[in-house]
Amino acid sequence: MSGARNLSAALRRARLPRPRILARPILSTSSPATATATALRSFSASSLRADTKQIKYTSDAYPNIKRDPKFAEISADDVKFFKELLGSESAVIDGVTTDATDDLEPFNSDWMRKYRGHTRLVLKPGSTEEVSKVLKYCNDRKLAVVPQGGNTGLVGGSVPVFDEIVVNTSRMNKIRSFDAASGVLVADAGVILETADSYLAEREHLFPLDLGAKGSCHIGGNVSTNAGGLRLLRYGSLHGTVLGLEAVLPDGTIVESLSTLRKNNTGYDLKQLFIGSEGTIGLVTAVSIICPPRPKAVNVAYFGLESFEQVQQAYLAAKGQLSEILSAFELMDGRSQGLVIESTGNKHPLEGEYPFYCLIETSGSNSEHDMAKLETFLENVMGEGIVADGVLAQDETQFQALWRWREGITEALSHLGGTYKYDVSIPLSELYQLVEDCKARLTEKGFVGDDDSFPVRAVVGYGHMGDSNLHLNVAVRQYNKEVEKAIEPWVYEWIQKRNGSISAEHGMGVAKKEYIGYSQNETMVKLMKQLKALYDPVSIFLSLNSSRCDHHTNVIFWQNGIMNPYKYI
Ligand SMILES: O=C(O)CC[C@@H](O)C(=O)O
Ligand SMILES: [Zn+2]
Repeated sequence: MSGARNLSAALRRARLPRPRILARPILSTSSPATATATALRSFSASSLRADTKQIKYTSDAYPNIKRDPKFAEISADDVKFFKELLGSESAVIDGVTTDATDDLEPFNSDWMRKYRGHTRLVLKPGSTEEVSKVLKYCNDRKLAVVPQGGNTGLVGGSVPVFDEIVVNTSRMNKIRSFDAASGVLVADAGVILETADSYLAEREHLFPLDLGAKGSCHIGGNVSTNAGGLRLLRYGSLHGTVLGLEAVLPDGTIVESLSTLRKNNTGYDLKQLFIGSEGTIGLVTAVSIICPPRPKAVNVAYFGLESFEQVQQAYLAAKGQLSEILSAFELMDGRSQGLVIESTGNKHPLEGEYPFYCLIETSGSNSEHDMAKLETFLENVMGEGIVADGVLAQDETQFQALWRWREGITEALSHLGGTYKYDVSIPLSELYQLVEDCKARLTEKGFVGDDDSFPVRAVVGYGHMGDSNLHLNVAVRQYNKEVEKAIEPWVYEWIQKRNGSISAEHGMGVAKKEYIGYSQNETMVKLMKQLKALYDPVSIFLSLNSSRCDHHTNVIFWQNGIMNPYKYI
């Protein structure tokens, strides 16, 4: 097969299987050169929430998670203070919400309907100074706080677990400045990722982060959780692209470090501590971030493979042949794509069925040139028997459609009931072995089977191949403690044995914070605790080192988009 490389292009084309170029829709006038992939790229958190609006919670419908006695209870005086601080009576709805269970529900529960607190107070400060006054007051009064952005997190990190005050950043949503020469954007924490990217698109730049929840998530939340997303492979981690930030410490101190410089070696780089610390040491109120020029040409290919070994070979080939234009290399297993078919009813782009699929995106400056490179790459890997079948998008519509096969998985899974999510980093060669081993374990324990009597509905693997980041998802009819016990801590031990990380890009949240020892040694955890104590001595934010609740008892039942609070386990 490798001899194929020596054949002339014409001969090679005649002999080898060819990737299918998707037919151009007759009415389409757009060109791949202008594909920017924005409008359809967000999972519909709001629509899922709308389904659950009808559900009324009663205080006895949930286990009563105890507030740590060191925290005070919110008093009428506290509410009065916040109302006076954040606005007149007419502005109160935006500034402070004090009752109306329905209004508070989206702030109390997470996107997965897995974690839920019962706050009665959501504060939406409109400026950094207001955040400072709110936090100082809470710290003095010993009122626990949960910083919250778009609340699209998947580890229960942005919702209360008892009745902590939610400090939400949605009213801090201004773009402060953009400098085209340096490419530096300075924006409030509450700017929605997609809004920031659209603003930059008008200025021929790109936000260096893209992820499925871009239509709802806030850039402050992205930075706080060090979100990775779909193009980290190309644009790098936020630890590299964030040049500065502004944050507020629990005592109200404003940490003003909004540098726009690429080079700044003046002592400790303290902003890095806030990136990925999930709001445990301070609340990020603004960020400055370096944004690359928007690529003039974006192309995408989607293909099927027979084995994970071939996925690795295809990845190596893509790195070699597409190197500088490769902007995403995503992996999806067969089951994940079956679920997208079930949930959308869409026709799959390939004729055959394969155990693995990959999506490759290129971002360059010349669409025809990039397309030719992508086509040649596909011809090569198909010729070498690495890839079984593949397609290339011909316009924006097809570009979006192919991406939906990757981005639709999270939502497709959510329709099955509950999902146990494991967002992990594993050495590439063993990436998919975790899914196989997990499936085998759950089958052996009698949790997986052919009919509805089995609790597990799907064990699925997908993720960011180019970042060695796997998303192992176990979908269950309803959250089930026995299934959870079969997976955890086994899954974390499995990862530890391979020197992987138990959290690649979603963070620790409530879901994983007790398991940090599987990825960080004692010294590191000790240092983290010392830093936590220094920045947040009262510990008004989620603590890294003490359990705020037994989250297993805070689990609720959610099926077919409807949450049933009476069936929690
Ligand atoms: O739902 C998940 O497990 C992953 C979500 C997100 O990180 C993705 O890559 O699509
Ligand atoms: Zn991901």
